[in-house]
Amino acid sequence: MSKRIDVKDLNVYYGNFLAVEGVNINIEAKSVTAFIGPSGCGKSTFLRTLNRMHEVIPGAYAKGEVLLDGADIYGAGVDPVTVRSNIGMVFQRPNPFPTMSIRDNVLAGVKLNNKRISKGEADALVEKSLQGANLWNEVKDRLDKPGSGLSGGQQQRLCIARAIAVEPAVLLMDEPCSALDPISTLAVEDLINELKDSYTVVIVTHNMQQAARVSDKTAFFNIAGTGKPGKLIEFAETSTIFNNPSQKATEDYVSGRFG
Ligand SMILES: Nc1ncnc2c1ncn2[C@@H]1O[C@H](COP(=O)(O)OP(=O)(O)OP(=O)(O)O)[C@@H](O)[C@H]1O
Repeated sequence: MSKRIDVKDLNVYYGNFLAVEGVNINIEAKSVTAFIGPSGCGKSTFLRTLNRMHEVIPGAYAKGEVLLDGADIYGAGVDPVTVRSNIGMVFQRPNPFPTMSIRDNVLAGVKLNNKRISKGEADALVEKSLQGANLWNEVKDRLDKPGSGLSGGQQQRLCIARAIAVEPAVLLMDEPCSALDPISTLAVEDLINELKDSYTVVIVTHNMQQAARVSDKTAFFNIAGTGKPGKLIEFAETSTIFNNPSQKATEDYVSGRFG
């Protein structure tokens, strides 16, 4: 079931370095939100704090609140592994387990969560997840072949199938199309459009046309200079960010004057 995310006064650090400062943002359920901004402004860093993925980076930590339907994912006793199965992530480079079959790749997250399911349930889940990722028709006759035998675009959709197999509430995507050709990119963009019927989707992208095509709302992040923290400058309907932003920095960025 899709859930909302509310972030309050979030700072993110790498050791002593304050990488992202003072983010407040409210992301609605069943919506697509794009994060845009120049390189180094902290988009990926901030994205990772939405499912505690930054905690796997030594020295990285966050202060503030991230509420998933009102429950703080940083609350006492909250298990980060549970958080990550509720808030899934798809990365820049498709990363299926190369020697694992397509079928086992889809089931990898479910097995990681120690969920015991029958063969029949597993078959149904594999089909449903691959259907959900718009990949079923292309792979249904070779489910036992390795995931690495797929094209880059298919591998990325396999990773999306793996992410949705655990039935998360939210899907975070960090530049999911940057390693893909234009046709695969379109396939993933179409898929993002469909995913928002069931999930809350947050996508980091360098491609402003992509942000305009896929997202309902856009968050523009910026950085005042090297060594300074990234900040959320403006968050609004995507059409407002691209056509009528309230901040000059946003206008300069979306019109290509910097970044
Ligand atoms: N693992 C890390 N250790 C230390 N500093 C890091 C680490 N990852 C990122 N940073 C720093 O945090 C800041 C934000 O980086 P981040 O990758 O989040 O920006 P970004 O907006 O996603 O950039 P890009 O668009 O180039 O991917 C940068 O100054 C970066 O050097």
